[in-house]
Amino acid sequence: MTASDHTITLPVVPVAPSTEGTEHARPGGQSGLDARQVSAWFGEHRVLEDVSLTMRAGEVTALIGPSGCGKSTFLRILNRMHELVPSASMAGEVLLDGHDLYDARRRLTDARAAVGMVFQKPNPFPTMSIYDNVLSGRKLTGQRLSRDAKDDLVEECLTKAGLWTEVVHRLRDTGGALSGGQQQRLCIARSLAVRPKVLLMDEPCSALDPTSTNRIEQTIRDLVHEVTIVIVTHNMQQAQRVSDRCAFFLAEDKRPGGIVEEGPTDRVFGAPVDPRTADYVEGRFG
Ligand SMILES: Nc1ncnc2c1ncn2[C@@H]1O[C@H](COP(=O)(O)OP(=O)(O)OP(=O)(O)O)[C@@H](O)[C@H]1O
Repeated sequence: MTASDHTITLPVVPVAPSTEGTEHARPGGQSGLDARQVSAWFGEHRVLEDVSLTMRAGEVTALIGPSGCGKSTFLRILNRMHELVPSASMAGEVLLDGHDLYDARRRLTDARAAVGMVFQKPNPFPTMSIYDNVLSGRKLTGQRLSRDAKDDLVEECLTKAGLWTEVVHRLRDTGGALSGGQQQRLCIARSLAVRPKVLLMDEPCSALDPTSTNRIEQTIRDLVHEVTIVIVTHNMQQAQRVSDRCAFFLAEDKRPGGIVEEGPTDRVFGAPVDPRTADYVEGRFG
């Protein structure tokens, strides 16, 4: 199969109600993601091969592995950002509560709203107020809210992101006036305002100091009670602190990346099955 076999075209029509399986959805409303045989290309360069991973509802799944093994590419496939790169293509399925995110009947904006993303570098709108930053993603959905509803949503999301008490008296200050750690929590609040079912985080603490990192990690553990989280991290201690399950990615000898081992975080770190996992988590390479 070549990359050109997998160019995605996106007719935008409303998704029909479906009675497909919901085996990874929790009764409490949380959602699970299931990647099935996902492969990815940039041009003709295949960077992921047949990656299957279940990211369970109400849990934090950490993606770990050396640089260049395809963790970020896999993460971007989970909310259809991969296809923004002109040369990029993919194969396989990503199921959210049993429904394929790549179903041609599903609107791209709906898929991205259901699966939010927080990036490595905090990226609030620097000249926009803290208040408007929180609401900015929501505006893109085209839904109109009353003033009271906006106030409530801003407070709710900043509270969940662990930032409310620090900014309650400065909501009209700009996003750029916050510290790096506060900006990252503002970005988390902005993602939450769209009410995602899953939150993807691509090394969300790599630009932050230890105190801010600790604060974000607390936020992640608080949030997982209502939104499923998938996090890419190079920090092995962080993976152990925040995640319930862990997937170890590797791209060996210029081969495409894949998952060597996945399972409960305690087991992957405490009793890895594959010697390559043991070497990586014990710091012998990568
Ligand atoms: N926009 C792009 N165009 C071409 N190749 C890319 C692009 N983005 C990533 N790649 C390639 O895809 C492969 C996987 O990259 P990716 O960023 O997903 O790895 P990663 O495991 O997240 O790495 P890191 O830990 O360093 O962020 C690498 O070989 C990389 O060079």
